[in-house]
Amino acid sequence: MAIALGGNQYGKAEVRLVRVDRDGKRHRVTDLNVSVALSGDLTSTHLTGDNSKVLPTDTQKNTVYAFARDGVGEAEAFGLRLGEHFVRSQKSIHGARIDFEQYSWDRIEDRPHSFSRNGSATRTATVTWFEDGAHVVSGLSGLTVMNTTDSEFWGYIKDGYTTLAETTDRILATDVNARWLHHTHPTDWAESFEQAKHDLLTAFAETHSLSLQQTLYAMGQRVLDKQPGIAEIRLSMPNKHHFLVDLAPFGLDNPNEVFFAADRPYGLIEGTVRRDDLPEQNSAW
Ligand SMILES: O=c1[nH]c(=O)c2[nH]c(=O)[nH]c2[nH]1
Repeated sequence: MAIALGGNQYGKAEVRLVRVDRDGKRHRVTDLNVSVALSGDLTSTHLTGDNSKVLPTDTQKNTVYAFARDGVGEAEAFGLRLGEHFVRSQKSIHGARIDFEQYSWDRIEDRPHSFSRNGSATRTATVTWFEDGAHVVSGLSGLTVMNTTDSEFWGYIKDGYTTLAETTDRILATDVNARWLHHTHPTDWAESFEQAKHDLLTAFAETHSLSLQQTLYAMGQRVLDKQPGIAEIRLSMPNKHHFLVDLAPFGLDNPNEVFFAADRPYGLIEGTVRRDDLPEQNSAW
């Protein structure tokens, strides 16, 4: 029985690219998941391990980031630029398929550098009855937000294992997971929820952040300030790291524009903000 190599392609899948366009103070964000698949004269690597016709997937990833330095624009146009490059620059590559998933971000109330990811949040509620009364906990999960500036992180402990560089300008992005306990019941639950969501969003946008911990506290404080009937709020917020891509090996600078959006590991920042003139609530909720 004769055995032969059939159809094949290879490439870097799911290159998470965030590009921030900083024309003046009003930023724009392009958030893409880019997958490259190349095909062509690739028999030798499969049959003998001769890699002389293989453009490494690592190079493909770097190409995506380097091309983003000149701007991304629409995914279709970016894909045409990339595809033409791979096919025209490499003799062994005869085809390039570039797939895009694009995440859309809405401005938080027309602010210049604060965004929330379209349709990301789920509203939650938990009601518990005890013999001495009911507990109502409202909340939301997965409210994805990003500030493209006004975030710093420095002055932290450095020990023998620290490599993180201090920064005075980074992207701050998180999924807000929040639950808040009502000690009096609002007349309109929906209105109370919308108010809390608004307060979380605007406090996130308005806080010049020195740490996600500080932002978390400011968000919780804002919700309690605006609704006296809320006793306590618990927040759990992953720090969705966006790493500036080093484009220097390709002769390019990167003035805070092209980022790798890592999905894991992530910092997980959690905390409770409470009224200290009320009895401590049981921790069951
Ligand atoms: O806002 C932050 N808080 C941290 O505790 C932390 N740790 C880290 O590595 N980056 C950050 N960022």
